[in-house]
Amino acid sequence: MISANLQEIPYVIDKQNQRNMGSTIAELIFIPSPDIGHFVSAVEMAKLLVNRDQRLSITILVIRHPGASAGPVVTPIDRISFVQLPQESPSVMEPKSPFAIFTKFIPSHCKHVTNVVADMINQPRSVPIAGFVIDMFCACMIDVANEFNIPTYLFFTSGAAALGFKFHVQTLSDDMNKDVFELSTSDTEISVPTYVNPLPTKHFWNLVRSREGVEFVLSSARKFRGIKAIMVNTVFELETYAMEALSADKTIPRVYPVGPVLNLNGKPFEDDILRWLDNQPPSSVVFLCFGSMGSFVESQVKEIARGLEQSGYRFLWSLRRPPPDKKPPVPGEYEDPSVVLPEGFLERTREIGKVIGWAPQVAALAHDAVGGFVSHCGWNSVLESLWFGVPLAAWPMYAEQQMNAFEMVVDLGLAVEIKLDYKNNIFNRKDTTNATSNVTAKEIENGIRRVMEDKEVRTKVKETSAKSRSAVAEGGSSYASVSSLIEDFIKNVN
Ligand SMILES: O=c1ccn([C@@H]2O[C@H](COP(=O)(O)OP(=O)(O)O[C@H]3O[C@H](CO)[C@@H](O)[C@H](O)[C@H]3O)[C@@H](O)[C@H]2O)c(=O)[nH]1
Repeated sequence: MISANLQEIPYVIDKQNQRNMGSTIAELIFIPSPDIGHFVSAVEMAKLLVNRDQRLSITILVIRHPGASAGPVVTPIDRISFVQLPQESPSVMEPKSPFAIFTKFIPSHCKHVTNVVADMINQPRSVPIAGFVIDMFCACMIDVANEFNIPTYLFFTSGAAALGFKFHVQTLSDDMNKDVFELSTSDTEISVPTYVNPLPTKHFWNLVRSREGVEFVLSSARKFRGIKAIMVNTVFELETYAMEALSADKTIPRVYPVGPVLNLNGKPFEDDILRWLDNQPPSSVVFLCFGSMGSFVESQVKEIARGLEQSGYRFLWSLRRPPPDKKPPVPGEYEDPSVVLPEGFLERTREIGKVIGWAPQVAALAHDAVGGFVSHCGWNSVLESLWFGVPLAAWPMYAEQQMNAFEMVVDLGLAVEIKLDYKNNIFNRKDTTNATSNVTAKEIENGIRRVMEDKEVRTKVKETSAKSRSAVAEGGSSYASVSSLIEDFIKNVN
């Protein structure tokens, strides 16, 4: 099995920092957060920019994840260099809180960013810095950019609707005097400008389900209102409603939809998985995969297995081992998955199913045999699924995934539901549905049948796939948006 975790992000730090600078006239400093779903997306965005315009070069500042034993592995890319920031000790996160990585660990890197940028500026023949491009969890870096009079851009790795939620939460608190924490723990629904339908509070981003998390969201959103612009990994034609709501609010910086920004190369495909998929009929396999951090307790694993067997569908299942208690929430691989599966499951399903560890997700979604995708609705997974025209069955777990699932199922009709309000919060066990409220085999079976059989959703997803591809092609909406964004960068140094 291919194993993948945070220290194996597929890039290599360019130690020599050697780059062909060519005719570069503007440098961008990217600061992604150290999570694969954010980091990979930011690197792909950086590649997109330098490939589109010879005048740009980019330095990506790498914050090593506190749970990683080594830095990410990255391959050098022309006009992009990677600078690994000195590693801060995870002890800066004491006393332990689920949000300490955002509120303590990432901010503890600000001083290193200041040093690197000061060094860059002092180099003879240095290229003028046109902007900081920061991740949603790196709002603290805006102060560093301001010290150097450098404009800040946010690269938002989730969708436009979720971005609007963050701003709306701040409006509720600051302008309407609402207690967002109380709201998030009440059982009601509210109208959020970037969602077509009222959003049930039980689907709120898990960040706002604690007072500390609410404070973090509020302070980030306040800072984001004052930055130069926001790049969102979305397609205007996919999230038209949300994009229009964002542009209608003049207190929000200009928003550039630049997606889908995807890493379509991924890791090499394992031969036996490919061979197995090659031998399955077109659109016959349901693929199950729950992102970089997704794993389930044993009782839930057994329900999934029963649901799969009852559905009778062929399946490719990425099954990962939950992390031990008190360890960073990074799942591992089972030596022998049969220890958590119902007795005889692997033998009974040998002809129709395959249980794997870390999945070659992009290659699986690209394969003809895959006809449906049971997903946690991490935004990259949503965009990848839509790119390949594979309908989703939404089974969100934590972060903003319940909101993504709600948008896909209820607002856009691009997915079916497995369970929209399921919670399995790896960062905060208190915010987790307990074992007695596992999603049942019957619910899973029903979701699988719907995702494999619902013709209406399938047709809409195929149309969205075509729209995603046109958006990034020359003349498309995202292509045009990236052109304007580049002009915006260049103006900063002219
Ligand atoms: O077995 C696996 C699991 C994941 N992936 C890839 O890893 C990425 C996972 O990204 P995503 O689907 O966005 O999930 P997370 O890793 O959970 O992403 C985090 O970051 C996202 C972007 O901000 C948020 O939407 C999520 O809620 C948050 O958990 C995707 O490109 C997948 O193709 C694999 O290739 N194989």
